[in-house]
Amino acid sequence: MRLHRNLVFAVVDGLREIFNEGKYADKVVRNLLKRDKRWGSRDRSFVAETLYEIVRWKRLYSEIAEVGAPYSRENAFRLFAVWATLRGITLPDWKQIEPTPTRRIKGKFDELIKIRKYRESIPDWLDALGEKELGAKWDKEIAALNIQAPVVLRANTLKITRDKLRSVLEDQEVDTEFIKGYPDALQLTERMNVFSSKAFTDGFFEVQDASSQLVAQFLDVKPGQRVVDTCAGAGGKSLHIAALMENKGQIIAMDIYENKLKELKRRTRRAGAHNIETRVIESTKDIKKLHGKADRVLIDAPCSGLGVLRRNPDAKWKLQPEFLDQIRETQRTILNDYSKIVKAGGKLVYATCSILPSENEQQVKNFLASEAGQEFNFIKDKKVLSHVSGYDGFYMALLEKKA
Ligand SMILES: C[S@@+](CC[C@H](N)C(=O)[O-])C[C@H]1O[C@@H](n2cnc3c(N)ncnc32)[C@H](O)[C@@H]1O
Repeated sequence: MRLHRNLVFAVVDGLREIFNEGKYADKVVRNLLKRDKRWGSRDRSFVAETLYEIVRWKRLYSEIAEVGAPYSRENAFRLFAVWATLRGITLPDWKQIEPTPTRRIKGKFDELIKIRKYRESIPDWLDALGEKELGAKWDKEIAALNIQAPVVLRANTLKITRDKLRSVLEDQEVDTEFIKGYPDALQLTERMNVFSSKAFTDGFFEVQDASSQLVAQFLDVKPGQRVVDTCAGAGGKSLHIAALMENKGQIIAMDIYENKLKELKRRTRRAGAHNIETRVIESTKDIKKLHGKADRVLIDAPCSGLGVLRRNPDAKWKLQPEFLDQIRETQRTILNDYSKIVKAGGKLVYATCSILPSENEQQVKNFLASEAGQEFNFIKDKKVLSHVSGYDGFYMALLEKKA
């Protein structure tokens, strides 16, 4: 592989923005890709993928390169040199890249990978927490969460069947395959930017991980029902629910952030979903008004996001133990307050994209033991671990309100 100076410089600049300024990796990548209009799709994927890889392996590479925060340009080039060397890529003799002893890099790598926190490139506290909560499964799970996620699409059945979508995409030179057990899912056989495809602008699909596609199904919605998606965000699940309800009935999509709901609105137009109404949660009144009114309630709760580390590797460096304590408290409050929206005989799904039992099973158990929870029966739950499914880590529990 020949390294191009302007692409490598973009990666180095991006690393410094993420590591030194705390910017989100996805935003940094989006901006970097605007830097040079002449870049083709290969150049763009080099920048995006290399940046994500170095962010993912920050701790391991920093140990090998013996560099730390704040990352000077020189240090960021050293991280890049480690990345390239470990991939067997010959380093160019640019003045920014110091002569790098390949043998030393490989030797240090072999030594460090014997220790999990370096091998998996995670902070000490996270390694301890994962082991405490998942026991022996943590080893395999964190390894799976370090593998680049495949791109999975959800066919928007309001507009097209999955079979038809596959052939439409094939005509647009996007190859996909079905995923057994996920009725609306198609997986790209090769990574590419599908957002620029005509099929996307036509609203034929959404990009949505296979595990995330299980949540709306778990809610067991029927056309004509009233469904409240209480933490709707930009609407990944709301749109799926609309498709499962065949556009019949009512979906109230709520969130505390108006900008996310605006994005949801844009997506509903593209998807041709006509039964989604958005409502910003400004006070407890907005929730009280809905008490006892919904057939189905989805709580896709804010969480640590540890199940989706594959697509957000910078979360490893942004997450803090104190945030986890706060988010568990938010989850507890949300379950208590929003469960009251379910009507007698109706159903509730509590879901997270976390793999930690303290955000999942334990929250549901505590809720069922609480006063509000006494009104519910537990029906079933599903724990999706990434090393078992090959997709994101997720949790979902289905509860039914006593009639
Ligand atoms: C896991 S994300 C939702 C993802 C979304 N359902 C989807 O499928 O694309 C959790 C959402 O909860 C929202 N949130 C955080 N605190 C909340 C609260 N107290 N009440 C309602 N929503 C909240 C966040 O803004 C975020 O959009």
